[in-house]
Amino acid sequence: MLTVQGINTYYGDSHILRGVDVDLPASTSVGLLGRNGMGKTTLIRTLMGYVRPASGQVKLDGQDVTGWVPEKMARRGIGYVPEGRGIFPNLSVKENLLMSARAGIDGQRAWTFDRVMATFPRLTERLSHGGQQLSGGEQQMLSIGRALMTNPRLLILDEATEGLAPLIVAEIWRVIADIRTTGIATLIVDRDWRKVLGHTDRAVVMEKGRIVLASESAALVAAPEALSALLGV
Ligand SMILES: Nc1ncnc2c1ncn2[C@@H]1O[C@H](COP(=O)(O)OP(=O)(O)OP(=O)(O)O)[C@@H](O)[C@H]1O
Repeated sequence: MLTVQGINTYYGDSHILRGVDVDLPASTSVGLLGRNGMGKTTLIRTLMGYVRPASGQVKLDGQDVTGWVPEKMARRGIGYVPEGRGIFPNLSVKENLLMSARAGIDGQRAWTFDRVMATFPRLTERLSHGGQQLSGGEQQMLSIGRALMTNPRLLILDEATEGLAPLIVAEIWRVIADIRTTGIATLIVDRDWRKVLGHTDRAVVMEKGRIVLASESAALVAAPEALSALLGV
């Protein structure tokens, strides 16, 4: 579905991504691992179109979409939950959700307002609250809920559990597991590499802007030594 080929991305003179290839097939969960500053968020920002690569291609269903603006990627079914959340603080929970509602690219509306409510019961008690009145965990749920309302075929989650209380973190992983069973592909960045491996089919590891390890997640669980060395854990 979405592939990245030979991507080189710079911030000014800093060469951040160095020839990155990644394949994100339909209905497949991929974990993106690596220590801080290795380029994970830059890779996501490049494939979403927030940053234009100096060279290489982003392809969606075989079509070259390099340089497409993020809104266009979203319309083609790529849902993105950015690090730091990205909700509208001045709109209510309900408004945040309803303004994102859209059919998927094949016209399906599997994720409705009611289904998001059923997935995140906590949000039902907060419907008229403004985004800025929510706890960090509620904001994260709203952010994921907004992405689901677009009926994406790929959901990108960048540090979705960062800074949240353990109970909320557990709830978010439960929702990620649910989403996976519905056939939505996921790309997951999270510091808890064990959880990432437990919730993905494949994992890729970045070091200094390169993919240095790519494997089935189960194989990395069974033999984590190479991964531990790269992550410094
Ligand atoms: N807007 C920017 N301008 C300049 N350099 C940047 C910018 N954003 C990130 N960088 C640098 O690019 C490199 C890769 O950062 P990136 O955020 O992609 O890493 P990451 O693997 O997602 O790490 P983290 O978990 O810390 O977010 C880092 O060295 C970072 O300092």
